[in-house]
Amino acid sequence: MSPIPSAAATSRIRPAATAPELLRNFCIIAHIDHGKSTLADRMLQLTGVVDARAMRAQYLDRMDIERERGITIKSQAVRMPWGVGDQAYALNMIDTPGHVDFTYEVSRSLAACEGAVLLVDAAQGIEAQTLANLYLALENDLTIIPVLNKIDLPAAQPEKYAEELAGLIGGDPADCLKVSGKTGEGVEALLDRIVELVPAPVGDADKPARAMIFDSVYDTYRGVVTYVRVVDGNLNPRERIAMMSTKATHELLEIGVISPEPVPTQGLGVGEVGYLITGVKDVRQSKVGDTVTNAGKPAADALGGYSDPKPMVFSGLYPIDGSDYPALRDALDKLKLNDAALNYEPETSVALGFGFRVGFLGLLHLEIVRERLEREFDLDLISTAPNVVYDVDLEDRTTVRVTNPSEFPGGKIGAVHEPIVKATILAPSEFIGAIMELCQGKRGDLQGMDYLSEERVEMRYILPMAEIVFDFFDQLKSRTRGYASLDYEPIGEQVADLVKVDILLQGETVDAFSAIVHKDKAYAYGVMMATKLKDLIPRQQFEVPIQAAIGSRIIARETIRAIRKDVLAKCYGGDITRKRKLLEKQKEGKKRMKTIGRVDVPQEAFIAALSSDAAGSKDAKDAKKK
Ligand SMILES: Nc1nc2c(ncn2[C@@H]2O[C@H](COP(=O)(O)OP(=O)(O)OP(=O)(O)O)[C@@H](O)[C@H]2O)c(=O)[nH]1
Repeated sequence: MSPIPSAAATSRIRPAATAPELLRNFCIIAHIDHGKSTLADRMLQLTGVVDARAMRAQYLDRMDIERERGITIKSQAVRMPWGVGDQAYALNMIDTPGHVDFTYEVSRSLAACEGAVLLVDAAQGIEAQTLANLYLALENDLTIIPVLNKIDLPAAQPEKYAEELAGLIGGDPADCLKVSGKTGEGVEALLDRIVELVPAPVGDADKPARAMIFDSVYDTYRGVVTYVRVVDGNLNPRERIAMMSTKATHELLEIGVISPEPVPTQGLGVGEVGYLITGVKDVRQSKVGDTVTNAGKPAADALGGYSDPKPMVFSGLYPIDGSDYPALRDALDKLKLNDAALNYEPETSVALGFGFRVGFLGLLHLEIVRERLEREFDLDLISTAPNVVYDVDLEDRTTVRVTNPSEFPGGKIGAVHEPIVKATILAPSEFIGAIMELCQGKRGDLQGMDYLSEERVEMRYILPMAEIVFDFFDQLKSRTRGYASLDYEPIGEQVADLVKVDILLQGETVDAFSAIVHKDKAYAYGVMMATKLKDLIPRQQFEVPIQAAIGSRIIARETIRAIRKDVLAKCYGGDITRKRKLLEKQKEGKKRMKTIGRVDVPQEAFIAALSSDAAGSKDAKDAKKK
């Protein structure tokens, strides 16, 4: 173990290089929590880009949420000087997010590099996202540098996992570098290895400029900051540039490199990675994956196509206080400036009032957006249970797309298509049985199983996405004592026997509770919701039936008994006819309320019924008290 040799490192620093042969563009890919951000921190320190005083943990994770949760959401690119022998090089490091929801960010970042450091925790070994990211890197023809991290941990088994890694990517286990992002051990050798192995970028400096946008972020003061990798030609300040997908032109107000804060430069040439500022105010005008060219001398072809990130999971977001609706709309508009993957449309719900149906990349994305709305914009929100997108064939041969279960068409319908994913689960082999049981219960179809080593197994399943988005990951973790890891990618759709279950309160459908579920699970869902609501809704002056129904067929029922108000309490003695009159009136009143179907449901009951976690049951108790 050696301390971080800051003095030694400083002596190796040379001025930034710009010639392509002196550039190395690389990224670090790893399973979540295997230590990418920590390793990036050490590299920043070792190359002298950030000095020890200014250093803070996870330097590149700039969002508060990123720091608190210890995860990377947005990609970051930093230029670092590094000398090998007498030669000065410039290394562009692109830190990428590790979570499945943000895979599209990873693949864009990979396209901007020639090499990838494949980082594996030496105490954990290969995990599901190690594989997923490795395959993405191989698809992009990147040179892979295998590295075992966290060798300072007492539980580290670098030799064992070096074998595993070599088995996976080929080569000699001895070529696997061993580092500790925490102590800095081995990081210097890794930087040397990057210079040695990662190919220099190639491109034609004389051609019209082509630069790929791999990230776009919104900055309150500067507008949109666009991160690019120049492939051909060069981009210079004050010239007009064009976005090739939209043909929109903008003036290049500023161009530069990040090291580690933005440093304006006189331009960016072949192979260089940096940022552009054009004064646009919306990230949608500077789309990730688009190609930037000179407006005056445009390139003929754009770089490899890109696809917009597609929302996979939808949920309704409603302000708890109805008067916050305009504030929620403004907040979503602002977030959208910085998150091109966010989609929303206004919707109204009988139960929850005015709100939005929002599309997300996955559950973590949903959680993060919700948390940012609550925290950065001070809003209190309710979100409805997340659901996936269904395509429903109608009798007239048209197909409707359903993003909100309450809009599921009634009457006679043809096939219902649901999205499916290819899931890869890595776990110690003792958990095979538990994982199979879980996946079968979730309508999974086992595709294959491989042993990575004697005690680690990789299982591949096709699963309906709807079964994954709910509590699959939590259940997987609890059944495998936290040892299993999961990665999944959407691979299309399948026809399934799905039905819409409605929940009726006194004969009226409560839209927020409708769900699309598999036929075999409809009854269980109906009973679960009816029982939950019975506990949550306070007794009324009249009897309230709670029913679960598929179309007009009732599949479950609970009843909230009426409280019989003692209308005679104030009648001391007196004549019986008066009493009778009062009782008659009460009966009529009850009848009227029944026909109007007015049930007093405290909003807290809706919130509690919609949340499936422990906090939900606490809300439930609070709601009942009120
Ligand atoms: N002991 C030890 N702990 C480390 C080392 N590197 C990282 N860690 C710890 O591992 C945890 C995860 O590290 P991060 O750097 O946040 O991991 P990451 O891969 O960037 O995570 P994401 O950004 O969420 O993908 C943190 O608690 C680090 O302190 C190391 O070399 N040794």
